[in-house]
Amino acid sequence: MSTYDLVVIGGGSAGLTAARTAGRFGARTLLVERERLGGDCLWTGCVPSKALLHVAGQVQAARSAGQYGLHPAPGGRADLAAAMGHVEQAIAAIEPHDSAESLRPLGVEVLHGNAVFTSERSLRIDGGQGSQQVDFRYALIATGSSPALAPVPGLAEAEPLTSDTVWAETELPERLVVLGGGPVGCELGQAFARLGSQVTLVEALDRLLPDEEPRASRSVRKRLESEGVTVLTGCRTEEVTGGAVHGPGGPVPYDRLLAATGRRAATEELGLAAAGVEADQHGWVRTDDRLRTANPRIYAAGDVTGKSAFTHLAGVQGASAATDALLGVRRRIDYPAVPWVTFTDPEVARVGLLSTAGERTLTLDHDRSDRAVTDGRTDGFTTLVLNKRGRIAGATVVAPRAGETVAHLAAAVRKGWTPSEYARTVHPYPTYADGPWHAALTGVHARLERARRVTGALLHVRKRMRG
Ligand SMILES: Cc1cc2nc3c(=O)[nH]c(=O)nc-3n(C[C@H](O)[C@H](O)[C@H](O)COP(=O)(O)OP(=O)(O)OC[C@H]3O[C@@H](n4cnc5c(N)ncnc54)[C@H](O)[C@@H]3O)c2cc1C
Ligand SMILES: NC(=O)c1ccc[n+]([C@@H]2O[C@H](COP(=O)([O-])OP(=O)(O)OC[C@H]3O[C@@H](n4cnc5c(N)ncnc54)[C@H](O)[C@@H]3O)[C@@H](O)[C@H]2O)c1
Repeated sequence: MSTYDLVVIGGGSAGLTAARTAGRFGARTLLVERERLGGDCLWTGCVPSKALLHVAGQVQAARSAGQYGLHPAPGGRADLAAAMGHVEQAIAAIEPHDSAESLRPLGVEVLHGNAVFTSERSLRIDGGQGSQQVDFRYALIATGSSPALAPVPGLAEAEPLTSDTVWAETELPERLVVLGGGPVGCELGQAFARLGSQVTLVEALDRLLPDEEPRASRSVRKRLESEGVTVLTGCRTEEVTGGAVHGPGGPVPYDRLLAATGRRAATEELGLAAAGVEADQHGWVRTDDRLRTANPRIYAAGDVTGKSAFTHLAGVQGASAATDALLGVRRRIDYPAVPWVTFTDPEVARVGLLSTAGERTLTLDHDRSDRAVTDGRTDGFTTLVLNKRGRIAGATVVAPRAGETVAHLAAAVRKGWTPSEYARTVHPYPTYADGPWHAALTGVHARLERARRVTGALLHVRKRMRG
């Protein structure tokens, strides 16, 4: 049995990118996956949720066609089985890109089975064809995370749906209660409401999307409520019993219950102790700034580190860890410049600091965005957050397709551009992407205002010289 240069455990976003990177280097690489290549993102996360949100958006648009004279405007409830058909098609179209066949040309071997460390340089793979021992020079833990049920009496016994299981549903529930107003709860809550369920969204803290700008939370809440969602905030669920969720404000009965109360690391039964790898009290693998665990031969990337909860960051971490291990080349990840998006309508896109952490902000309300006006979507806003040195250190965009807009802002945060440096790039009109441009230009205009004496003097001199 020869030794692999790199063994990657877990074939999700982090593991697949790490394996591809190692394969491109010409390293002898093995990827071990116990379920399906593609991981959470492909099967139960990003892809199905965005596909369902797309269908729900189409249904919602059709419902509002009456206001433009299309009579009778469609009403009623959508067919969940048909909606899930679109979800399945999206998964099926993307799945080949994550398959073992796609890795073969890069020289990556794939083994199906459950990996367990047996020492600091070896692991055992328990699969359909028995057990197999494997030695490695380096290993990468990329085992991800899974839904965590809040410790609420009766919740586990109620067998709620989670983001792992909801995709098998084919009957639209009449009354759906969603526990948790984070990204999963808000995205899926809005999708089911648009399809025709009566949705109640229950959040323990005092606002939805508590990690985002308070104004973003208010915008999303307003939109959800205008679409018929009942939003209960400051409502920590105390018990689930008798087909109802109990907490402050009385029982909320449901036909189906969806728990979206966070994630836990997939590190149980991985044999971390045998490998000298440490995890914190919640199970997240401890890593240094190079993603090395307590055993410097073993790296970790993606959700399992507790430092990433996004596919794009999981991939970047996977590539970075593989490069560090195999080539000894450090690829620093600029965490404060990593953007993310909650794909509700309106989308909430964010990078870097919140306004509460910044020195100064530049905000464009979207009643001043011509694209928002033409779309009838002036409920959004763009806020740029400046640090002490007047450089863009954060931004939030709330709008349809805000996720497309935030990419250029991520470049601004990474490069530490001032608003006038940002404004030098001409943005196309009319787009939501010109929102940050106009917000930056308000900063430029304010500077011009302050320099009015200088510009006035220059104007005067030029007039005298040239007539
Ligand atoms: C509903 C939902 C929507 C989301 N939407 C977005 C989004 O729009 N954008 C975004 O950026 N992120 C989104 N995310 C988050 C994103 O899905 C995750 O951050 C990402 O998939 C994590 O990738 P990973 O490689 O770390 O882990 P995973 O994708 O979970 O992969 C881990 C893999 O390891 C395997 N594994 C575990 N243990 C073992 C073992 N012992 N042996 C062998 N294999 C093992 C698992 O089977 C799994 O395939 C969403 C998540 C959810 C739940
Ligand atoms: N678009 C995206 O990029 C995207 C989409 C979905 C999920 N994700 C990622 O997946 C991860 C999981 O998302 P999530 O929304 O499940 O988790 P989360 O931790 O972000 O949100 C869970 C919410 O549940 C609430 N909660 C906890 N216990 C409760 C109780 N007993 N009663 C009522 N509310 C309770 C919490 O206060 C919190 O707001 C996140 O890290 C997220 O970033 C990303």
